[in-house]
Amino acid sequence: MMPEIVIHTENLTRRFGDFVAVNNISFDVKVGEIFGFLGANGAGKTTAMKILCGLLSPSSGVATVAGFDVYKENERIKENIGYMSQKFSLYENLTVRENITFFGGIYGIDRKSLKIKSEELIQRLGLGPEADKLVGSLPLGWKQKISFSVAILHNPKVVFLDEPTGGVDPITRRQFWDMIYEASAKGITVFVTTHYMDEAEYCDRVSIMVDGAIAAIGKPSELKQQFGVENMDGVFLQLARGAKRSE
Ligand SMILES: Nc1ncnc2c1ncn2[C@@H]1O[C@H](COP(=O)(O)OP(=O)(O)OP(=O)(O)O)[C@@H](O)[C@H]1O
Repeated sequence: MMPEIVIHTENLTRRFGDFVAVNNISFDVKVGEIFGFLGANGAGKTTAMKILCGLLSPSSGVATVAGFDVYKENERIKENIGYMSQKFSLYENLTVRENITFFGGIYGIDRKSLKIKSEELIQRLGLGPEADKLVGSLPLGWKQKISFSVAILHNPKVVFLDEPTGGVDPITRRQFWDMIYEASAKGITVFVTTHYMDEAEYCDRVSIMVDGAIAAIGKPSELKQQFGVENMDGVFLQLARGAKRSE
């Protein structure tokens, strides 16, 4: 049986005036896959991700997420995804419990299940003693773990993570990735952008965008072999060196 495709794009393009931010990208992501979406600043990752989240229309090409068309069914897409970004995260001036309740409500979880899920999550993360503390008082690594857990509380088909672990050390990143693996094992597809090459190594597959196009795509092991280098840093540097856009 063919593995089920959760994200499908074909010649997906987005222009801003004459400028082509996303240029003819085509790829598929399978159920439960951890897909790394890499590229230098300005490569077009955020633009592509906005399209896949149903927030921005493409100029041309095809894209479906969880079986829904980004042109016509973007509201259905929003119901089936989770989203986490380092930049828009939890409310610092609400407690852990209040944040979980707030975001769970936004994702449409009913009040009764939300109460149960919220307590389960607090226990699972070992946050009992911190549950009624303000999020602002917690270390960054904890905020990221809570933020991720909240983004998948409604059991979405896909979770989009935009540089989820910025600013924390490799050990804390590794712990975060253990949570990603758990989500993926439950069948949640993970679409993640990162600038950290240790994280690129943790992905099942990665694509690397250069100047709006996908310059390489494959398993980390395949890409390292293809470029004749020891690590993903080497792959990334070879491709990024040729980039015209930079910021
Ligand atoms: N609304 C817009 N109007 C005009 N140009 C835009 C718009 N949004 C993005 N761009 C341009 O498209 C290009 C790609 O931007 P995008 O934010 O997608 O890159 P990125 O790979 O996500 O980079 P970063 O990692 O810095 O966020 C950039 O040159 C940017 O200036």
